[in-house]
Amino acid sequence: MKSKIPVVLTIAGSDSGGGAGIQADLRTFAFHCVHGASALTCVTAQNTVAVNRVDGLPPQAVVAQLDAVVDDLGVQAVKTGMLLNAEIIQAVSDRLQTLQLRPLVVDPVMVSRSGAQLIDRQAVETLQQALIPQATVVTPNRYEAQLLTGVEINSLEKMEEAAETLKWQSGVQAVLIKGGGMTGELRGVDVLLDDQGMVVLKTECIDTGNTHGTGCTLSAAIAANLATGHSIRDAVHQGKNYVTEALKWSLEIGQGTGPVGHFFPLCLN
Ligand SMILES: Nc1ncnc2c1ncn2[C@@H]1O[C@H](COP(=O)(O)OP(=O)(O)OP(=O)(O)O)[C@@H](O)[C@H]1O
Ligand SMILES: Cc1ncc(CO)c(N)n1
Repeated sequence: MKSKIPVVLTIAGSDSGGGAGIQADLRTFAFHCVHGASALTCVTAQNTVAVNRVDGLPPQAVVAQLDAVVDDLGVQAVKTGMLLNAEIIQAVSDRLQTLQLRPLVVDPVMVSRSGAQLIDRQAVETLQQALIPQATVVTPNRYEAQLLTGVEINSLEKMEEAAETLKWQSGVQAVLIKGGGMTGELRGVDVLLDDQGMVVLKTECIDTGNTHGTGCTLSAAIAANLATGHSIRDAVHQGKNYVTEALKWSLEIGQGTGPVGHFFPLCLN
């Protein structure tokens, strides 16, 4: 039997521990019954405790992977994750612009949920100027939204202000500010601003320390939902519900922050 399913491309880094990055994206795509293709930007030596080393690929190698996938398979949606440096960000942005690959979900991986900056100033500027304006949805976490807008985010109102600022300053179609790094009642509360206005996304807050890969998983799920024809609002709502379920079934592996469980209904024992 032949089957025709959408192809979704992730442009992101490898996480040797398997919890985030390309590995989380491909599992999320598989769960959503779309075919996952990948363009690797860097290789991290990482586990649930730390990132010990990062080796970037030449920008041309990243673009060559993208071209190979687009030329043959065709692509119904794209997501970007860890792009590492200004050169890779510029090369990927130029290619996406030329090919007009849409819908495009940009997870601006810049600051970890604990607040540590992962890429340098020039890379942040390139993301702002070249990539984010092309996005269908951009999905910063609390600290990334702060860095991109200058708004100090410590309340729901500030999340909304940052979403407005980012949408109008970049021209991006929709902004999703993620609240996994918020505290108290706002932990796990996200804010979406699209062309229809602002909406607060609230699911139950899951009491777990195993949250590695939530951001990658959410943006990959949104891209998969867009590829299968959902509206932006629906794709984000369903993506948020998926992450919540995956958090409920997160995995007790490793000594640190374990990963979410992408195939929760299949792995009960
Ligand atoms: N404890 C929790 N309960 C419910 N939802 C959560 C929880 N922690 C994170 N989330 C949700 O997970 C999604 C990812 O948000 P988060 O702020 O963790 O992103 P991130 O910092 O980019 O993730 P990552 O740790 O992968 O870098 C959001 O929808 C957020 O609300
Ligand atoms: C490769 C990679 N991408 C993204 C993240 C953010 O979770 C990570 N820890 N590692």
